Amino acid sequence: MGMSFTKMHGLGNDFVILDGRRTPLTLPSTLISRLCNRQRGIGCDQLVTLSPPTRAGADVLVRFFNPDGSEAGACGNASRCVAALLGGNPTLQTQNGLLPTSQTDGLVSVLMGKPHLDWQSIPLANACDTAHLPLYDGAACSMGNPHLTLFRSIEDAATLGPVLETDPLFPERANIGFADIQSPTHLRLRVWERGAGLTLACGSGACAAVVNAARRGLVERTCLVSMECGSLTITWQDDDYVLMTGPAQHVFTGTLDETWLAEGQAPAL
Ligand SMILES: N[C@H](CCC[C@H](N)C(=O)O)C(=O)O
Repeated sequence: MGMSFTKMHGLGNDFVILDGRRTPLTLPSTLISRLCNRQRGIGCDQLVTLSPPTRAGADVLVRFFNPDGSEAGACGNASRCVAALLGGNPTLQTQNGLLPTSQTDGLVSVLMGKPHLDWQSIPLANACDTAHLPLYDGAACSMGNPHLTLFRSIEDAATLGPVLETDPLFPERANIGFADIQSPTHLRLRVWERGAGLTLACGSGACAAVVNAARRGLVERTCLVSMECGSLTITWQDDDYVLMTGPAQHVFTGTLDETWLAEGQAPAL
């Protein structure tokens, strides 16, 4: 019996979820890339693994991996999908801390933790004002993963995103968000994601965009973030926690073929 998986998406940002809570998963980065591959694997923007929690108060330990095999400390759309998959109001254990979740009338809310605004925690390669970086006057913060938000046309994401993702200012690379302010309570966003490229939506990117725009006085602390397939409501609360609310969709469950799984093993010597 092959390994089973669940396919879900949040606003078109799609995920393969492997449940390792009963049987531990061993995931070499080559297998991660193969699972994410849209022609030769299942296909997704991020691979998500579930494991038994190791911290009191958590219901599940969740890890996020990009198609290039790199691990992300946060993934907002996937966090909503995991909450919807588990049902109830699970608390997720992630690299950005314990994330409480709740669900009401088809929408999922995740308390995404506090943003990290100081240069060392993003991280940046050197000290600078993270509200006004010397990169197209963007603003940077971390939601458990590094985000640069540029306030310019979302059409620039495909061309400028890949250049900035690997800028030396970001020792761990960065997700590059392009935010077009529509009003004090609404912005449009397109994200070139670290290790994944252009995606239809980015939850942690939406959180970072609202935090970065609000700290510059461009939007209020509750803001609608519109992306290709729909919107998220983001609130940067007065207690500094960021609340994200939006949809999560289960698509299908499946089983990986044993021979496909074996294909990726290191060649026998
Ligand atoms: N799609 C995810 C973000 C993935 C971030 C990943 N690309 C990284 O390396 O940080 C989201 O909804 O927040």
